[in-house]
Amino acid sequence: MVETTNLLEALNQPVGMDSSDPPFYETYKALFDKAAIEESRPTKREQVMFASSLEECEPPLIDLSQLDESRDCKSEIARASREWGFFQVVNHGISREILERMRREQVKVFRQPFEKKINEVKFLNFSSGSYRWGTPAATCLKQLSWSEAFHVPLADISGSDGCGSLSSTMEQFAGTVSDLANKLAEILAEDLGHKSDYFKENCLANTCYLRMNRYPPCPMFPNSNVFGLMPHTDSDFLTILYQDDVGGLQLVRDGQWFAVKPNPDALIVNIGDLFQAWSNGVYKSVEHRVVTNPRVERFSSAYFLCPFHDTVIKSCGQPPVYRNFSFREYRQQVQDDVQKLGQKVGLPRFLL
Ligand SMILES: C=C1C[C@]23C[C@@]1(O)CC[C@H]2[C@@]12CC[C@H](O)[C@@](C)(C(=O)O1)[C@H]2[C@@H]3C(=O)O
Ligand SMILES: O=C(O)CCC(=O)C(=O)O
Ligand SMILES: [Fe+2]
Repeated sequence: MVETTNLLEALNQPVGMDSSDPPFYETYKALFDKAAIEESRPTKREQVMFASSLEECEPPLIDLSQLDESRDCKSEIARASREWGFFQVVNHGISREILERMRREQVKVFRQPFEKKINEVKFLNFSSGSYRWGTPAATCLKQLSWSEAFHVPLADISGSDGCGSLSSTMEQFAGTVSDLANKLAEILAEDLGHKSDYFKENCLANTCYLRMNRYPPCPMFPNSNVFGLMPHTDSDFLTILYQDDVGGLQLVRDGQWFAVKPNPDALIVNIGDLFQAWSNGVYKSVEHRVVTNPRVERFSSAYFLCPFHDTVIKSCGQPPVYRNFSFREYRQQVQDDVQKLGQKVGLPRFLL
């Protein structure tokens, strides 16, 4: 029999939401009300721009089984990073078993009641602030991300001695993905004529981050201006993304938004801000976003290849486009901007 309190709670939830969902609507009600008054309904053009019915694209698909023998494969990686800022990899060496285990553990942790997730970070020994949802500093609806995430510094889980199946699965997943990330970064450095061990020396397993994303269905506002994850670039060297088959990721190409067609066999790789700065603008950190789905929840996990906080990012071309900055300084600037403006400014802050 259903307990009366649970039933009452269920009746108070907006349609389509369950007790594991963060209270988006209640928390951001002022933004929804403001949008209703100021912006009224999104125009037809805006609906097309935001909706998941955009034209689809397939970033270059690169088969890594030839990586060690083939120069072509390396050139394809460099070309995609210059022209798209995005590519997909198959035969990447991350076993299906690890990917599936990672997804199972991720689903399990997000399925817990919201109140429990707020406290879960303590049980898991993750830094406070690792569990994030919505956009606390959003000033308008367009800055709201209708998603929740565990954004975890890998230093928090390294040597977790298998304490808890989530931590040990994350550690295994990160361990294999980090080899791939470092290999891709070295290939990109080599293509620019740098034969250094820069990434091996500056990006260690525990300087990187793992972000588990969950996008709850957003039934109340179909075709609204609400994103699953607002438009952004990543603040790292490169990102490796493992997504499910729901779709929703979109990227900018030639000034237009395109929906990325999910490929169940591929991982998605995208260039981040640090690589754009390091390569002096050769490799592109491209804006991307996730749109909401009215009915289906979506999961993704992103591995961010990051250096030590003290590592200084120097543009390797002449004349340099960006001033030198440490990763610490970059993160701090992003955080300050998100806090003050509700959104990230990113690399334009560091232009010379
Ligand atoms: C509100 C925000 C948090 C975020 C920067 C942003 O303006 C939009 C996206 C978020 C994101 C996603 C990728 C990375 O995890 C991140 C560090 C980044 O560069 O953009 C986060 C930012 C964050 O969590 O601070
Ligand atoms: O979920 C996705 O497809 C993208 C996630 C993303 O962009 C991020 O975590 O930075
Ligand atoms: Fe991203």
